[in-house]
Amino acid sequence: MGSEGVEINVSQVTVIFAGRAVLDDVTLKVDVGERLALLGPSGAGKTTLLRVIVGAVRPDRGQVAIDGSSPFGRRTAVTRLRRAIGCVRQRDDLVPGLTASTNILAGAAHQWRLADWASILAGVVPRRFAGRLAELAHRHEIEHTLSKRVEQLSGGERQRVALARALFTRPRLLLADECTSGLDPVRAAVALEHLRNSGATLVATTHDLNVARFCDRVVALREGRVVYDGSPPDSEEIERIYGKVDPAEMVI
Ligand SMILES: Nc1ncnc2c1ncn2[C@@H]1O[C@H](COP(=O)(O)OP(=O)(O)OP(=O)(O)O)[C@@H](O)[C@H]1O
Repeated sequence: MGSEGVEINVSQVTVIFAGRAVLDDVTLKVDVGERLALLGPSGAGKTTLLRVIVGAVRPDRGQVAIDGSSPFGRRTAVTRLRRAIGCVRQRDDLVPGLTASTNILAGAAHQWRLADWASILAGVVPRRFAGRLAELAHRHEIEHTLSKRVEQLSGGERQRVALARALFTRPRLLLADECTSGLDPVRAAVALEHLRNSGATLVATTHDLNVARFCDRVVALREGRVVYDGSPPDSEEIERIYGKVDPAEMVI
């Protein structure tokens, strides 16, 4: 089942860290339900741009709006906005000591009732969450992990658990930061397919051209600046932007 996406407007955003512009006058509009890849080499500013969108880094100049609301605005509006966002990070931030199922349910922590807390933390799944949990576990092939503590899982399993957590509440905006980096190519493709079909607006950072090509549109960053914005670029275009890329690697 899909959720309706959000519109994102990033306008002339500059972020300065230690005297250096990590994002430099970035303007970007993402349409409702659009699937966008943020492409660029390490250090280009991709994660910083995601952090600006989610309201974790305040730009030194420029504005951001999600469905017209600033992620730096009034607290109630920001809380509502954050609940509509699902994040999958480069290094998963699952909570050690808790099971995979508890970690996935944490994606809906704001829907936990006071009476749920102790039992969920002890590994019990409230009936109203059980259907969604089973659906995601089946889709991401992590049924066998649900009752294990997350530190007992492989990197790829952890990544899929993190993905299920991000999708649990059917977010309207998915921010995925190198979310396929721990996955083998087949599982990476499956994960991308799920992200793509969720109905949410998707912004996925990557330095992998194969991942970028899963998206409708690619915005390429170099040293904090937008250097390309359009349909997934072909090899000639990539060479023009970044120089030669080994076709076997497909990584910038
Ligand atoms: N909190 C911070 N303080 C100072 N510099 C920072 C901070 N966060 C990021 N940077 C710097 O900003 C630049 C952009 O970082 P960012 O993480 O956005 O790049 P990226 O394109 O996501 O790279 P990667 O693909 O390696 O994750 C880097 O040079 C990084 O060292």
